[in-house]
Amino acid sequence: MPDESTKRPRVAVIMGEEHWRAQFTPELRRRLGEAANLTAPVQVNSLSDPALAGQLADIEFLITGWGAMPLSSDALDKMPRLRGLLHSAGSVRGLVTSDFWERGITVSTSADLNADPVAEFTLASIIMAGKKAPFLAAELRAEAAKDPRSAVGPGCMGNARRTIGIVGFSRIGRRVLHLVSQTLHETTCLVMDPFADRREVAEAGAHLVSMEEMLARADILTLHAPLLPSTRHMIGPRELALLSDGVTIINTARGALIDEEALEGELVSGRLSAILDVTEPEPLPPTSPLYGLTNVFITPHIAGALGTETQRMASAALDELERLSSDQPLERELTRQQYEVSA
Ligand SMILES: NC(=O)c1ccc[n+]([C@@H]2O[C@H](COP(=O)([O-])OP(=O)(O)OC[C@H]3O[C@@H](n4cnc5c(N)ncnc54)[C@H](O)[C@@H]3O)[C@@H](O)[C@H]2O)c1
Ligand SMILES: O=C(O)[C@H](O)COP(=O)(O)O
Repeated sequence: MPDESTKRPRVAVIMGEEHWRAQFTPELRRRLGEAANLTAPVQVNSLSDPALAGQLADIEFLITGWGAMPLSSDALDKMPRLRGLLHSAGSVRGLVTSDFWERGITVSTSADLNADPVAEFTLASIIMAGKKAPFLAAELRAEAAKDPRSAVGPGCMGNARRTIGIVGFSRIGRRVLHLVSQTLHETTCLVMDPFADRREVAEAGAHLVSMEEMLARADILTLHAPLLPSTRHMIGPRELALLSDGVTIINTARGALIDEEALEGELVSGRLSAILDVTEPEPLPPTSPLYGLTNVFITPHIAGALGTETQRMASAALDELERLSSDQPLERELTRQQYEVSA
C-alpha cells in the first residue's frame, strides 16, 4: 500500500535553526507534517546542504525564513518540480532573484504580518515624540537635580492637532496611517509616495503631497519607504533644512534612506530630534556622537516581529502551503512587479 505521505507535496524548510525553533511551535510543526511530505532533515539553512543533495529533484515547495542562504540558479536547476516559495518572514530581497518569476515559481511572503509590529512601534514612537518623552527622560538622567519642566525645549508638544508626515504608502506606512487616524485627535496625515494613488490615500484619511510640502508642514516625519537605489539618501541636507525647528524624525525603515552625515549635523545642533530604530551604518560606531545626545533615542532594530510576534508569520506561510496544495488562490503572493518597488 502506498505511503499516504507521498501524496502530499514534497517540502523543504530553508532557514536558520534558531528561527525554525522559535517560529515553528510544536503545533505548527504538526500542521506542517500533515500538509507536507517533508525532506529529512526537515530544516537546513542552505539548499546546498549535502543532506538535501539526493532530495532536491522532488521538492515542490520551499518554506523559507530568516537565516536562509541565498537561493542560487544552480540550486533551482536541480529542482525542476519547484512550484512555490513561501517566506515565513518579511523581505525576500537577498534571498530570491528575478529567476523565480522567470521560471514561473510562485513567491509568497508574510511581510504583512511583519508590518504590524513596526506600525505599532511607530505609533508608540509618534505618541512618545509628541510628549518628547524619550528626550526629556534622557535630560532627566543627565541632570537629575533639575526641575523636569525646565527641560521642555522648542518644538511641538502634545499629540492633538499635529501634522504627521508619512514617507511611503507601503504596507507599514498604510498601517501607521490607520493607527494614527484611529488613535490621535484632530491629526492631519500627509503621505509622500510617487507610486500611491491620490484617491486611495484620501480614502485612507490622508493627503498625498510632494516631499517639499510634507517637509514644510510636518511636526513629526516618519519613514516607511523601501531602500532602493532610487530612495537611498532621499532625505538629504536639502530635505532636512526644509523641516521646521523641533521636528522629530522617526526612522523604522532603513538607515540609508537618510544622509547620515547631514542628519548628524542637525541632531548635534539640537535643531531636530530623532527616534531611530535603524541607522547607517548599523550599529553606529561606538564613537558616534548620537549616543550622547538627549534629543536622540536609538533602539537596536527591534521594531519588526520579535519573539511571540514571529509565530504568526510561520502560521501564515503554512496557510499558504495549504492553499497551494488544494489549488486555492494565495493571499500573500508577491508579484514580480511588486517586488521591483518592495522592501
Ligand atoms: N525596523 C524593522 O524592524 C523593519 C521591519 C520590517 C520592515 N522594515 C522596513 O520598513 C520599510 C517599509 O517596509 P514595507 O514592508 O512597508 O515596504 P513595502 O514593500 O510595502 O514598500 C513598497 C512600497 O513603498 C512605496 N515606495 C516605493 N518607492 C518609494 C519612494 N521613492 N518614496 C516613497 N514611497 C515609495 C510604494 O508604495 C511601494 O509599493 C522598509 O524600508 C523595510 O525595509 C523595517
Ligand atoms: O528590518 C526588517 O526588515 C526586519 O526586522 C527583518 O525583516 P525582513 O524579513 O523584512 O528582513
